[in-house]
Amino acid sequence: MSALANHSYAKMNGAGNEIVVVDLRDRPGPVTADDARAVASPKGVHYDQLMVLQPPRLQGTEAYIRIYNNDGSEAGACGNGMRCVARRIFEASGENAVTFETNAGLLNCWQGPAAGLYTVDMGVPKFGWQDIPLAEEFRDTRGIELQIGPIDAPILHTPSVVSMGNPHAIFWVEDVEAYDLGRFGPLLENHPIFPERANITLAHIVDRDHITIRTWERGAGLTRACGSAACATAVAAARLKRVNRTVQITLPGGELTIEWRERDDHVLMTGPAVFEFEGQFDPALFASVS
Ligand SMILES: N[C@@H](CCC[C@H](N)C(=O)O)C(=O)O
Repeated sequence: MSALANHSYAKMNGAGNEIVVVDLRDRPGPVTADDARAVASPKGVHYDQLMVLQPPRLQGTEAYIRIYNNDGSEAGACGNGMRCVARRIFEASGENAVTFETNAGLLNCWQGPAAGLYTVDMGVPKFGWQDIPLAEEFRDTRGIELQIGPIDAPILHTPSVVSMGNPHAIFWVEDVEAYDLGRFGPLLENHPIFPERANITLAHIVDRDHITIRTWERGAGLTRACGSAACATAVAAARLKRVNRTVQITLPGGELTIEWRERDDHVLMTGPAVFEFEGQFDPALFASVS
């Protein structure tokens, strides 16, 4: 029987990113890719990422968090999901800062500068081609040779690539709405240049303090917000010297503020975490996969 059967969950969203939070610290157990897919099935609850809290493995951390995409794959980082988890913890404990362990390392979260806002330290971005990873060497990852469409009139080309604990490709465009991301997203996510697939973002630089984005998420598809994509876009644009180190990112589902901190190169993401409803997983959901 799945560890999720009969367990309670919270449906939340982070700037529109659909998040389900399950706290298994009191009843730990493995969550399989099949379990994650069952939760996302039509009789379950729709989500982009499922955040599963397991008991802490390291002193000073609140939980070890496993992050699942709705296709059952695991992600190293999910900024919007981390804010949702932080909100749950703060409401239960009265604390205002917390450290979690994820597969991308330790993440610190704290109450943001205003009510309803939460900040996550997403760590240091990586730009090396092996770190992203790419299938072949590119010395300059500010813009790599990759395009789709006719060779002499590409539709999308020369993305910046970044790892924020997960792989991101950012295509710079004039209008993020002008492309069929539902069609190009899966082609690019699964392009052989990305051996671990990639999150695909269209980004328009409005001015030095503001960028608009849309993202096709690896393992989850079109999303109303992807926090790590917002971070990846902000640092990629700053590397190109096109924006300041603190920028506002407008996503289809809301707003995020990203600061690429000067003193240690850590990326700080601040945004909302919204509670929607609570529920309990019907064991029948997992019957066919147990
Ligand atoms: N929505 C997330 C990132 C999700 C992870 C992604 N789909 C992956 O597998 O890399 C965020 O808010 O950061």
